[in-house]
Amino acid sequence: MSPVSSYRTRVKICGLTRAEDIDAAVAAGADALGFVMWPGSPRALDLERLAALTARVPAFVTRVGLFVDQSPAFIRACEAHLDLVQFHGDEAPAECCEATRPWVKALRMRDDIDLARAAHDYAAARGLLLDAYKPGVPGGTGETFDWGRIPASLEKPVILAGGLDASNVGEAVRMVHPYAVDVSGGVEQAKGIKDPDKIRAFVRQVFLAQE
Ligand SMILES: O=C(O)c1ccccc1NCC(=O)[C@H](O)[C@H](O)COP(=O)(O)O
Repeated sequence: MSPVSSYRTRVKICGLTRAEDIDAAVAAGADALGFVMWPGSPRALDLERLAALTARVPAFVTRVGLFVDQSPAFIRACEAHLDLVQFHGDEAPAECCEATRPWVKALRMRDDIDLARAAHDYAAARGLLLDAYKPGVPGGTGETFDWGRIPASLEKPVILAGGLDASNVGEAVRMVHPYAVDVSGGVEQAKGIKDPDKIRAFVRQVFLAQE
């Protein structure tokens, strides 16, 4: 059973690259903001940009840095501007434990994934982010996966990701009752450029699904 038994589903908006998009996400009620630090992404930031963007995030909104199999030294440099680290590659549990911030582990939903085993292996994770599996693409795929594959009881808070948008997130929340939902492409006009109306609509659907 999840260690968190009764809660409001949180919202993380991922892949922010612009100050105005941060402001729109905060105004809409986002609980967490994701900053992609992997240079292979069209949403990637460098350290200087991360520092500038995170400086405008108000208290009680979680700043999440996203990494894909990157060096501990680079992650360490970024951590000064972060509240939480999201490991989105093939990092082993021991590598994740090198973080000096709390961390979550993203798991791509391959056919053969054993989520109970992963929850055990990544025992120190503060949550497991479940994302669609697309060969060669570590994340931000814009694709959903079969939510029925998520066990009702998992020993970690579930952060549901992959192809969510305002049209399907309500159903996802009612079906999975995740600890949090995570969206990137579903609230964008173009890669890395968020749409304030889509952000508002997304957050609203999450709230409505829990009334
Ligand atoms: O967003 C990216 O470009 C990205 C690149 C490499 C690894 C992860 C990436 N994003 C991770 C996220 O947290 C996304 O929000 C998540 O994969 C869902 O994306 P989407 O399907 O577009 O909502």
